[in-house]
Amino acid sequence: MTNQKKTLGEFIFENQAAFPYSTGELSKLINAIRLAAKITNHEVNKAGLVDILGDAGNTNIQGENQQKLDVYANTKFIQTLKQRGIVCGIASEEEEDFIAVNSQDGKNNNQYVVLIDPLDGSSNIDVNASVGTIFSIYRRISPVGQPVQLEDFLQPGKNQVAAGYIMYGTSTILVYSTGNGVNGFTLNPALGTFYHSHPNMQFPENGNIYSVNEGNYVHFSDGVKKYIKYCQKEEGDRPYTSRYIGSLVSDFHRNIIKGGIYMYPRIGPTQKGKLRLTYECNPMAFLTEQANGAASTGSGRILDVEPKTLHQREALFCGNKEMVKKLEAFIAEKD
Ligand SMILES: O=P(O)(O)OC[C@H]1O[C@](O)(COP(=O)(O)O)[C@@H](O)[C@@H]1O
Ligand SMILES: [Mg+2]
Ligand SMILES: [Mg+2]
Repeated sequence: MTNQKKTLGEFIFENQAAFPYSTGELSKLINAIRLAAKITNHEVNKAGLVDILGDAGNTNIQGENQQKLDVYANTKFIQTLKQRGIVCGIASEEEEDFIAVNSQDGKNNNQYVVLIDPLDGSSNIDVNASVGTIFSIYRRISPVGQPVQLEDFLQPGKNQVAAGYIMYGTSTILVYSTGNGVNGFTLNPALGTFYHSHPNMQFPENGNIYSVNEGNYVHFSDGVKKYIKYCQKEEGDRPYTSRYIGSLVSDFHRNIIKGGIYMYPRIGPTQKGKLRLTYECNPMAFLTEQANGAASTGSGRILDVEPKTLHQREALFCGNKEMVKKLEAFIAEKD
C-alpha cells in the first residue's frame, strides 16, 4: 500500500517543474529539511533511553531554560543546512542572532533564508507528549553575492515562499506548503521514507474544537474571555470541545484535520503574546491560509505584520475562518 503513495522526494521533484524558472535551490532546501527531520526524529524517538531529557543547563535569548532536545534539534538543523551550503542565512529560536551561511563556492550566492523553531512544545519533551519543528523560508531581499542582512529575516509573513512543520507524534509527519496548498507526508520508519499521506490538507467546513491554555484565563482580554464563554455555551452546535496539548505544532495539526481554532492571546500586564512572530506565528499563519483558514493577531492578519526584531512575540489566533472571524468580532466589540 505505502509504495503506491508518492514519496516526498518525488513530490518535491514534480512540484519543482511547476516553477519554470526554478533553480532547484528551494527543492534542495526542502530536501535538507527532510534529512534534518529524520535525524531529529531518530533522537526524539529514543528520548527516554538516552541522555536527551531534561534541562541543558543554560537559558536562551527568550530567557527560557533550554532543553537538551532543543539544543540537539537546533544543532542538527543548522549543521544539515550549513553543510549543504544551500541557504544564505539561518535564524533560530535557540540562537540570539542570525547565522550567515556561505554557498559552496565560499561566496554569498544563495537566495533563501530559513527561520526555525527547532523543537516546538519543549514542555512536553520529558512527559513523552508530542513535539515538533517549525520552519519558514523567504527569498532574500539583500542582493545575492552580498552578506545576508537582518532585513532578509524581518520580512512580513506574506513574503514567505514556503513554510511547514514536522510533528514527532504517534507517527512522524512533515507538513508544508510552497504556496500551492498544504500537503502532509508520513515517515515510514522502516524505510526511512516520507510518503504522501495527506494530500491537499484543508480546514474542514465547520470547526468545533478550541485550543487555549485556560489556566491563563484571568489574564485574557474581555474580548477573548467572551469568545471562550461563547465556545462553552450550550447553543446550536456548541459547546465546542476543548483540546490543548501544549505544543503549537500538535494542536495545529489536530485542528487542521478535525476543524478548530488555536489561541495564544496576549497575557499579563505587558499584554504581550508568548509565541514568536517570525518562526512560530508566520509559518503557521501561512499554512492556515493555504488550507482555507484564517490567522489573526486578534485585530489583523498575522501575515501583514511587519516584524521589528527576530524574536518578537505576537498573539496568535488561527484555524477555521468562521471561528477566527467570531473571535475578532468579540475583540473589536470588547477590547
Ligand atoms: O505552556 P503554555 O504557556 O500554554 O505554552 C504552550 C505553547 O508554548 C510553546 O511550547 C512555545 O514553543 P517552544 O516550546 O518552541 O518554546 C508552544 O508550542 C505551545 O503552544
Ligand atoms: Mg515553539
Ligand atoms: Mg522551540
